Amino acid sequence: MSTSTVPAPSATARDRAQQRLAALATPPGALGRLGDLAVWLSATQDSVPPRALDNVRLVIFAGDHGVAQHGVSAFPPEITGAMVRTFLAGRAGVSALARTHGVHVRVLDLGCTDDFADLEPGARTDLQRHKVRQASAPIHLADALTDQEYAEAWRAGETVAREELGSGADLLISGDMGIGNTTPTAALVAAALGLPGSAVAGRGTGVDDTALAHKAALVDQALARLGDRAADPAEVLRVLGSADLVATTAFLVTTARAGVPALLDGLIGVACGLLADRIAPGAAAWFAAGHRSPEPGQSLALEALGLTPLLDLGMRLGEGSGAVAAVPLLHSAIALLRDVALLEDLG
Ligand SMILES: Cc1cc2ncn([C@H]3O[C@H](COP(=O)(O)O)[C@@H](O)[C@H]3O)c2cc1C
Ligand SMILES: O=C(O)c1cccnc1
Repeated sequence: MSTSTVPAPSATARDRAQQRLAALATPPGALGRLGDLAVWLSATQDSVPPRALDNVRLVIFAGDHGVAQHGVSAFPPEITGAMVRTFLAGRAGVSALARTHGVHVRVLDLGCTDDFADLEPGARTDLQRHKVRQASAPIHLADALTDQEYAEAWRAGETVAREELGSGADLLISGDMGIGNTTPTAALVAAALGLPGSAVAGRGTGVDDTALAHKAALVDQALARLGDRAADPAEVLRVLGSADLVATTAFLVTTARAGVPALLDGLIGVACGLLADRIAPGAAAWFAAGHRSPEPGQSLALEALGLTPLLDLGMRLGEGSGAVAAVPLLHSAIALLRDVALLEDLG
């Protein structure tokens, strides 16, 4: 695992895009954040105007979380495997959005408890190619992963990113599936930002006030176990994360290093984005935020990353859905900077 700084997107292209934006036949600033988005895409592609995005790819990293057995979710862990089958059938929330917006979807089992024995052998092999273990350890009681599992999950995320880049991806999105995953990701944000459980814990799938207080207390217990290991972001990820969250973080670091932009989703994607930027400083310059989730940890992490989300629809699904829903805005931003006349052409 390399921890060196990630090279920044092109400053020259960014400046030229900014100049082109200012010269368009629109009042200054009239395109609002779509203008900023077009400038960011120009910088990431080193191209003014930016090229069309015609190979947007989503990878859903699935896994179970030991902490889900301890009253932190409104749903049972069995839903994780059932939803993986639903992604494979193209019937999940994100499947509908991805189909509508032409986003390629791939789902991978990094740490599901389910063995998917009912799947046809080829499909099962594809799904489990990068499987590290079944369910992470409950983070308030034990380290989520061993050193070896951490290394394996990191390599899996790197490999998957390279595979997606090799398929010609021009924008990548990470999605999540794993009942209980808003607890470890809240803990990751808390550890990275030095906050208590009560500041980061949210309702996830819809827990009541009692379960919310219990969730915050388990995050505090996990943070106490972590102790001064909080100073090392890779250790934070190993102790508080899971195979799917480590792989997601490695995926985001690898795509940033390759100079390909990524669109972050809700709490899970943004928590992994924050860890990615801690492990590989500068990675965040390659990220944009698709949407704001009601999870408090997501907003705190976005602020720390200096990212303003594109959409704010109250979505709290995960799966990459908020990022996929924002993809049309990227197409709009590109079309504007590319196709609008210049003021000087008006005559
Ligand atoms: C049917 C269903 C589909 C989902 N798709 C994503 N999630 C999302 O909700 C879960 C996180 O919330 P918590 O931490 O409260 O369990 C994760 O599985 C996440 O992917 C779902 C959850 C459910 C129930
Ligand atoms: O913020 C998210 O992505 C989220 C919120 C609730 C449940 N699952 C994911």
